[in-house]
Amino acid sequence: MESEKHWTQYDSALAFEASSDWPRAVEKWRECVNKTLGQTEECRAQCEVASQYLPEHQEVSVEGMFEKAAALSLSLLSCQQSCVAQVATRAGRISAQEDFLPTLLEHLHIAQFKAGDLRGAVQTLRTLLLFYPSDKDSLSNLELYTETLGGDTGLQGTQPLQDIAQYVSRSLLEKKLLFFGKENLNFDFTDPDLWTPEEVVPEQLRDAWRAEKELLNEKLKEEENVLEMDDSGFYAGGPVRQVGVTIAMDDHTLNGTNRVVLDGVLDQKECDTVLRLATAAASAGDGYRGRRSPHTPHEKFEGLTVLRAVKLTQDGMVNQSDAKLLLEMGDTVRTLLSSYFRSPSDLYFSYTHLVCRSAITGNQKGRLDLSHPVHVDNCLLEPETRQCWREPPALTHRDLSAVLYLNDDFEGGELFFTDRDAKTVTARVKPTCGRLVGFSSGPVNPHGVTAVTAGRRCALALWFTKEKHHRDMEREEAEALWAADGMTVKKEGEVKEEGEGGAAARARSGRSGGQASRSPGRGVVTGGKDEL
Ligand SMILES: O=C(O)CCC(=O)C(=O)O
Ligand SMILES: [Fe+2]
Repeated sequence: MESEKHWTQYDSALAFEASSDWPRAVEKWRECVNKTLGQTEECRAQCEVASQYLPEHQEVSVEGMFEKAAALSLSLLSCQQSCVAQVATRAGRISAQEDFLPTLLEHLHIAQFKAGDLRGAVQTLRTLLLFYPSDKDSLSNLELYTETLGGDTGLQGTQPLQDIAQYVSRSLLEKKLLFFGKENLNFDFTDPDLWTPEEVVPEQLRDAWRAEKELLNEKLKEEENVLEMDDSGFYAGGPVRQVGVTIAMDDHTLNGTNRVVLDGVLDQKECDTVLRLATAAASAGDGYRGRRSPHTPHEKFEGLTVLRAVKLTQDGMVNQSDAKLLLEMGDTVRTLLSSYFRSPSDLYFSYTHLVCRSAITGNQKGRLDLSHPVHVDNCLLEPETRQCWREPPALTHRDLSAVLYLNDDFEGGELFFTDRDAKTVTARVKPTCGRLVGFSSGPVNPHGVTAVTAGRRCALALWFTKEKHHRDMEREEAEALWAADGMTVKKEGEVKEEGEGGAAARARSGRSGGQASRSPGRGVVTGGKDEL
């Protein structure tokens, strides 16, 4: 049981990290580091005990004595080196967690930084640099930490953790001896570490050593991919029952997890109606709560919320049936995605937003920026560490994202998914009328939009949450206003509004009950707004 202590610390450190409880995460990572070191020492001591019982040979020559002595000490060292892997292997598992101690230090310095313990973070990072002295990410992090600390001269003297410094130099010495034995005495040795510098390996053994290391690195990557598993509870591949709607791309063709592209969700007439709404709203003034969100100075950004659309109908600026279509499209999207992603629980609207991005003419040459930088919808992506922090200002309650495209008469404006590094593009989607992209809002789905260099790109963006208390109050307010106006939102199966008979209406006919069938007359609710 005792030997499992560091895994207990490891798991609780991860849990504190996930809930952004940084001080406690620091405490647990530190304990985990110490326990890991303690376990390693214990394991090494066992090697010494075991080596005393090596079978004795009878009469040997002096030459043979040397060889025997060398073989004995090399076996002892090899056993001690293998403790790295032993300590990094969970009970019941076959393989070790590669690069274990450096990984712990990586977690620790990030937690220390997040908890505001910059001095601690610098010390841990310096310790990590003992393993990987020229690692670019660590060096730039060190720069960031020291800059953040300003002119704190005391920092210069921050030393790496003493016991780990000793651990590293002892390990290097042992590796040198073991590699010597491998080269000259035919001694079998497999290096358990990824951080071993090339200089330690005799030239003749380097090629084989590199190949071995490559294999270990691949394994590490595989482990990272396992981390890319989505814990959202969604499971892509459920049925799409609406007539006329087809699956254009799935997880496989989109090269990821819980992503889908559906075509035929709207027909041209419906797209035109919503585009008209966008134009009317834009000409009625600033689109989005008096706020523009210019991700880039080369584009104009206009938005319209469902509530604002309903309010505009009251002022006579917008057709009632057009505003209603906006509300109902949301229902269609929810039905489609809830079924396709086999949602384990009810999905509530978290936010609905009609967004148009227009290229500013004469200002497009040589643009290198994006219309929407790479991000994850429900956490803060940190590409350097490949982590995604589920904490404000990220809208952490968002579970499922959807973008329903309305037009294609513009240049650029492709949606793309990336790896967690925010650089490696894994899939691209070209917007077109009636195309719906759905994906789980978490770290498996970083995405961005390429620059819109000509024309206006409009899309209806929607987010859904599994948490009822995070449902969109604006949407409820819109429905209440509608009801107060005598324009109750129709129930399933009711007569169609004139001018509305396209794909959305067809799609809705497959739906049973839901948001649109709530009774009118409830009070107007405000507050609890979501946002972009
Ligand atoms: O418009 C798109 O294609 C994506 C927009 C997006 O990612 C967002 O608003 O979070
Ligand atoms: Fe997004």
